Amino acid sequence: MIAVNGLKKRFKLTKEAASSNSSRDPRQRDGYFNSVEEVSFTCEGNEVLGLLGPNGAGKTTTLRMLSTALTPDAGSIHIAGHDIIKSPLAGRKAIGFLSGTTGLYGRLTAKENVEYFAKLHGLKGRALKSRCESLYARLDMESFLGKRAEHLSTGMKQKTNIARAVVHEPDVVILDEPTTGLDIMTKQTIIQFIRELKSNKTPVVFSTHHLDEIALLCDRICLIDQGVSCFDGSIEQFKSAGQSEELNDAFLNIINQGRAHV
Ligand SMILES: Nc1ncnc2c1ncn2[C@@H]1O[C@H](COP(=O)(O)OP(=O)(O)OP(=O)(O)O)[C@@H](O)[C@H]1O
Repeated sequence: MIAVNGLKKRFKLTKEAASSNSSRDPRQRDGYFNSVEEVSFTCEGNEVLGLLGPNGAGKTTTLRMLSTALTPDAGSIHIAGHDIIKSPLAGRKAIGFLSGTTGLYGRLTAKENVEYFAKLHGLKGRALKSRCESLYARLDMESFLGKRAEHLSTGMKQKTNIARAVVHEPDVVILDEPTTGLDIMTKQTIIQFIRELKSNKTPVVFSTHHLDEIALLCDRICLIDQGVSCFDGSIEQFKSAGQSEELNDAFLNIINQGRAHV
């Protein structure tokens, strides 16, 4: 289970950025940019949660805090029984994280990249082989396993990155925009992979701008606007709060309702 409560994260701005009047974002105050002001949500073992929000809302910053890459200024994060702010190392073992900027070693093949990370997580011998082979099959990677990462297409790189992120069979999986820039077939493979994680009772949190993926995959939605989670609940509750059966309309209505109250 994932439970996130009252997260906050701000970044100190350079003098030039702080004194510039160009930002109309109310989160820029007193020399800081308050990227995440108040984010809370939960995701149970058999659930997939979609993290939604306009560009710059604070989704990546939130996911980076969940992955332990960033330390929150306030709030709590509990993942699979670990307080990951107090015990980031234990948390890291429990989390599989795909970031938008995850890099692969260009000179290693796709297979070598995945197996290198498997070894870092302590896998070896038959356990390593069978875990990796299962991932290669599920992510349809066999045709390019021997290619160097620097020569892989965007979709091949993304599949390799996902395999690398989950090779240690994490308790929870966190994916930052996993399908951005991918073709329909690669997207479908990744959607099917997320479904399999769900059927194995692994909670998944992923950020996206694609509401069709939310409709296909998610049990819950957390909608972040200007650093604040203005909705956290089921798809049905989302449609009801947004007064529309169309996810697009519900999205816009919830954002507008939230901004009208500020
Ligand atoms: N290190 C930083 N210093 C200053 N501002 C930052 C820093 N990191 C992020 N921000 C700002 O915080 C806000 C939230 O950024 P974030 O990347 O979390 O948004 P996002 O919801 O993931 O957006 P997108 O959908 O465009 O990927 C943005 O305005 C961004 O410019």
